[in-house]
Amino acid sequence: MSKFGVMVMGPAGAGKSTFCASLITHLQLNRRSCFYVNLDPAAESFEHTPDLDIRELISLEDVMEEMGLGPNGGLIYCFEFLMENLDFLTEGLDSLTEEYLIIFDMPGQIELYTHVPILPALARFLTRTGNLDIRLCAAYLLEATFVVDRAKFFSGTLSAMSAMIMLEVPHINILSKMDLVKDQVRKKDLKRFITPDPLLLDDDPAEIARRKAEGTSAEDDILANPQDTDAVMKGASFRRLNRAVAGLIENFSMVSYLKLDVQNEESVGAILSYIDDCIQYHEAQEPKELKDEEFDEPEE
Ligand SMILES: Nc1nc2c(ncn2[C@@H]2O[C@H](COP(=O)(O)OP(=O)(O)OP(=O)(O)O)[C@@H](O)[C@H]2O)c(=O)[nH]1
Ligand SMILES: [Mg+2]
Repeated sequence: MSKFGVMVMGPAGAGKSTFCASLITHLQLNRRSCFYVNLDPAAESFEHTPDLDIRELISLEDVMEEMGLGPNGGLIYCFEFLMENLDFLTEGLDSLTEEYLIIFDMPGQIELYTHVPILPALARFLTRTGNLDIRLCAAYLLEATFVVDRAKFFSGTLSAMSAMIMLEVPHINILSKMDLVKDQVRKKDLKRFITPDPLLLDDDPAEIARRKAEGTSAEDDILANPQDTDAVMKGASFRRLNRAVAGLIENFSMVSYLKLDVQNEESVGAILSYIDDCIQYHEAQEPKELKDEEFDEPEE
């Protein structure tokens, strides 16, 4: 019997826990079973009480106090401790049937998704090496408001790609906090980012023409306006690096984004359908027998 799960990941404050909460509310409204696992040892409060909580095993506060570690080192220690005590997960999840969607709420430290090999080991345990046999999908959240800024967009896309390559499980990327992108100009701009356009990294032809007419260079633009992060990516010295990064994203052509507005039931439902498809949730469900009372005709 397979189990089904989604691991909600992404940088600090991207809206992971908020998304988990609205996903749980949506599942409950649609009479689906879910099981909420908090894997953030520093989490403080939740809209829905977790069914399994890493803080019952180890809390970041205790680790920082007893081991003299800072918040990031402490988090890595907590995950290493979890990996040595995987029974905690096996015992907590073993009895779940294929009806359940297991939602893992992950911490936001970017180290976890880029180079520390703990998450790949955890994903392997959940999907293959343990007895749990969870069909797992990763949902990587990035804030839509950040993404409209090109430099942040490419760094976010690279971090999403790094998580995707490391984890080796089906992966969806989500732009969260869409409600904050109200401005029409930014909304229009956002379209180019949903399916990343590598040309975004190249200089705008109009800008090149303007600089030619003015006899200035991209570096002059940066010096004149150091706050403009778009310009930081455009200096001649960056051009080869930019092209290489754009080529990398294009060659993988695997990063595209779904839009999430947690206030909007339909938007949450649409993302759930993607998750269901990724893990083939519906294919595994047994036809359900309706309970007797559901057969009863309503009384006239
Ligand atoms: N406007 C708006 N705010 C949001 C949305 N999602 C989350 N937030 C706010 O963003 C902040 C961070 O949200 P969380 O859900 O705690 O983010 P997180 O990714 O779980 O954060 P960490 O676990 O600390 O990494 C909170 O103040 C939320 O209220 C959204 O869709 N729209
Ligand atoms: Mg959180």
